[in-house]
Amino acid sequence: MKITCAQFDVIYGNPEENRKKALRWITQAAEDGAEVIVLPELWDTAYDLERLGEIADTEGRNAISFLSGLAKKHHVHIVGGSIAYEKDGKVSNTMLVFDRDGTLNGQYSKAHLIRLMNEEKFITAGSETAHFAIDDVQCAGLICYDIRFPEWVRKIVLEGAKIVFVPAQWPIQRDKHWRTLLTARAIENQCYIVACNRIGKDPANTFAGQSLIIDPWGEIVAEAGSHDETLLSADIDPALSDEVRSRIPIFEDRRENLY
Ligand SMILES: O=C(O)CCC(=O)C(=O)O
Repeated sequence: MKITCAQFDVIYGNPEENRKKALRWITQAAEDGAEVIVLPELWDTAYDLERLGEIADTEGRNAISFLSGLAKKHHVHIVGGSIAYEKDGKVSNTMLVFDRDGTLNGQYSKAHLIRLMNEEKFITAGSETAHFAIDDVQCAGLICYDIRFPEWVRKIVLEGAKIVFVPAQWPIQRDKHWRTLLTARAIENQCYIVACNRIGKDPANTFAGQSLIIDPWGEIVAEAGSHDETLLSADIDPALSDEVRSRIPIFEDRRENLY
């Protein structure tokens, strides 16, 4: 399964221009043979939180028609990073996932909002895990700050996820945390982690890039730099998760009664 992360700079508060950027990267990735294409967190609005009332996507209609059309056109799965999704006056930070025929087959709203970036003042948290299948492999989504909550990641893995997608807008000043937490989540859950970060700056932060694809043994199989827009790809074998789980059977050795 060839997975490609589109690591790009996101223009602050400009969904229309960002759709043009996403179009270029998705088209390029599809032409290069990607089967699954992953976008960064809030790739439509960036962290322009104060203007979300104006620029958030009502019921995700713009993103749905845009991403669904591209998934169908190129016959690829799209894990649509996340968008600012408005419904009934509330905005969530929401991942939309599309099948090769353009069907919306997964939706996840970020459960842990980052106080450090005032996210909880403007965004409503989700409370549900979300699973979707990619060619019969069970997958799940997390968004950025969610990776600091190992209980939440363990829950989605216990529910069956073997590939966990993590779109992000992770700042450079905590890039060590980014790499360490993602690697730990892969090792402790014996799953693939596919993490797509943005590069560039907004008025408050410079972002780390360093998108990563990590296998269930904790090996980094592909990594991007911090400064360039790029497509980061790896061919992954979802069966490796079962192999690692049978070699070190942590799910059989867990002592659930203790914790
Ligand atoms: O946890 C962090 O240090 C960064 C998280 C973040 O940037 C986000 O959730 O958007």
